[in-house]
Amino acid sequence: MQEFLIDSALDMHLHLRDGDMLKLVGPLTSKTFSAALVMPNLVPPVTTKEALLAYKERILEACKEDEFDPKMTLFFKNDYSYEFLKDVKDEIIAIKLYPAGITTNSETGVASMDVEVLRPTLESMSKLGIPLCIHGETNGFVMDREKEFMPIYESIASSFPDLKVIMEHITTKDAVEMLDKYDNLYATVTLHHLLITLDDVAGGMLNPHLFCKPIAKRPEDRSALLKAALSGHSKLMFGSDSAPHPKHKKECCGCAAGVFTSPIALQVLVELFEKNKKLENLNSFVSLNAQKIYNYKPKEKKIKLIKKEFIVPAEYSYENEKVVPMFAGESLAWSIEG
Ligand SMILES: NC(=O)N[C@@H](CC(=O)O)C(=O)O
Ligand SMILES: [Zn+2]
Ligand SMILES: [Zn+2]
Repeated sequence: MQEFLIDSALDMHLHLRDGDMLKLVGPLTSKTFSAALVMPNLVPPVTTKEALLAYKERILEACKEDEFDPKMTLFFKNDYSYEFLKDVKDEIIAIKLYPAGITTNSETGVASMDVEVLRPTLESMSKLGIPLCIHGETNGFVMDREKEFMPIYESIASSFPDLKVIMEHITTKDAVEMLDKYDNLYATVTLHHLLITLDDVAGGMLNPHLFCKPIAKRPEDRSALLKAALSGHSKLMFGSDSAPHPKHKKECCGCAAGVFTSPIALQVLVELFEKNKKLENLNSFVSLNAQKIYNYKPKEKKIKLIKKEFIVPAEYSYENEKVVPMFAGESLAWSIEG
């Protein structure tokens, strides 16, 4: 295979940030992706209609060279009223729930994951048909945080059978197995979690550019994720979780969590699916599954990938912002035409 067409690629978990960082990374997604689900963990987080619409405008301005549809999300709060959610419903694709303090910019997330505490907002979302995306980690031992969160996914999915619940950036075999237990449970998986284990992060020289939440897990977890993605599992969507942090906040003591993958994601996915002889399932993974789950029809945008070397830039920059992508300085087998 020398070329491959991706039809309306969707990134269902993306951090676009704001200011100069948005101007830097926005076009690196909008060039190739048709649409993306934009995470609300700005500082302060996106919790009002005004903030949401203003942020969307800034994204469209940063990406104005391309046809691109930013699908917006709100940061989950326990005190959103039904009226507020009804009013904002048509402007959002989902609401994102963060347990307080569990990841980057989640300090104002929920203090308790008790279903009874979350019930009022979840009931409104369920009635209004607003999907719920969750960063599912406890504050337990770092390798066990996602596994320990499984009973919480179960209690939300079973208490609200009409609510679509998306387990974001899953990293474990346990989460893959959970997908088939509840009709209303779905997941995103990142590119990096299909490729790396904890060994790549900390098994040799520490690699801060691969440090993210949830941390990459064991080989058997990666195998389970890869198997599900390659099979085109209909409840699993691609969500890059491309999470840019300034270079000086990654290459330092107290490194920020997040892997920046937007500019290399499609090239590496094609290579991965080709290598495993599963190219026929790639369009399901990067577009069709999400279209069905979110009931969303993107504008058509065909991207041609060709088997031609692409040397990944050592860094991308705009004004004073610098960000280092995954595979910086390395050679990839596939590139994007044009
Ligand atoms: N994944 C990460 O390690 N970081 C994300 C937040 C998140 O998705 O949890 C970020 O915003 O930097
Ligand atoms: Zn997260
Ligand atoms: Zn994220």
